[in-house]
Amino acid sequence: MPNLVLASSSPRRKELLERLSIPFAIYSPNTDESVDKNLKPSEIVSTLALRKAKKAADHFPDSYIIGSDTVVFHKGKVLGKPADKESARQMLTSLSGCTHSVFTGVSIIYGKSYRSFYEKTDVTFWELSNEEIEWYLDSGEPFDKAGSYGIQGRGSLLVKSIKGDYYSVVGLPVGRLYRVLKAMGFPFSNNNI
Ligand SMILES: Cc1cn([C@H]2C[C@H](O)[C@@H](COP(=O)(O)OP(=O)(O)OP(=O)(O)O)O2)c(=O)[nH]c1=O
Repeated sequence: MPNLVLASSSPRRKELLERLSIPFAIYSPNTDESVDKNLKPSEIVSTLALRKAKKAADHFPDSYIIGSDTVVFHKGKVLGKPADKESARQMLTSLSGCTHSVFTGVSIIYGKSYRSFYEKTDVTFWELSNEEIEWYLDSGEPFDKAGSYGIQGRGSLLVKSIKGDYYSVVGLPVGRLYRVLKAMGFPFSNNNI
C-alpha cells in the first residue's frame, strides 16, 4: 500500500506534490462536483476536497489521502471550469481589470482522522483587450481551469499582481500541506525536508 495518495486527476497537482520528494500514488476521484448554491466559496472547496479524498479512502484504508479543489470567486459569483468557449470568454471579460479571489481547499484523511484547510489568494488582472481575450481563448489553455485561466502558463500575461500563495492558485498550497501532513504524523524521512 502506498503511504501517500493524491486523489486528483489534475496534472498541476501531481507536479506540485512532487516537490515534497516522496513517492505517492494517484487516484482519479471523478466525483460529482455539484454543491448547494448557498455555500460560501471556502465551504465549496472544503466540501469538494473532502468528497474527493473520501472517494479514494475506500480504496486506500492505510494511506494518507489528499483531496483538493479550486474555484475563482468574483463579484459574488463562483467561477469553476468553463463549459465552453463562450463561458470562458464571459469569465475572462468579467475578470479583466479587476481583483478576484482564488480559493483552494485541501482535505487529508488518515484512518479515522482528517484535517481540512483552505487558502484564499487575491489575483489582479490587467485590463484585457478583446484581441487579448481571443488570443488566450485560441491557446486552448482556459478550458480545464477554474476561472478560465492558468497563472502558471500563458495566463501569466494576464496577471498584474497577486496577494497570497501562488501555488494555491495553481491548485495545491504545498507549503501548508507539508506542515499539516507533518502535524498529522506523516513519516517524512531525513531525505525529505
Ligand atoms: C485559477 C487556476 C486554476 N487552475 C486549475 C487548478 C485545478 O486543476 C483546476 C480547478 O479544477 P478542480 O475541480 O479543482 O480540479 P481538477 O478537476 O483539475 O482535478 P481533480 O478534481 O481531479 O483534483 O483549475 C490552474 O491550473 N491555474 C490557475 O491559475
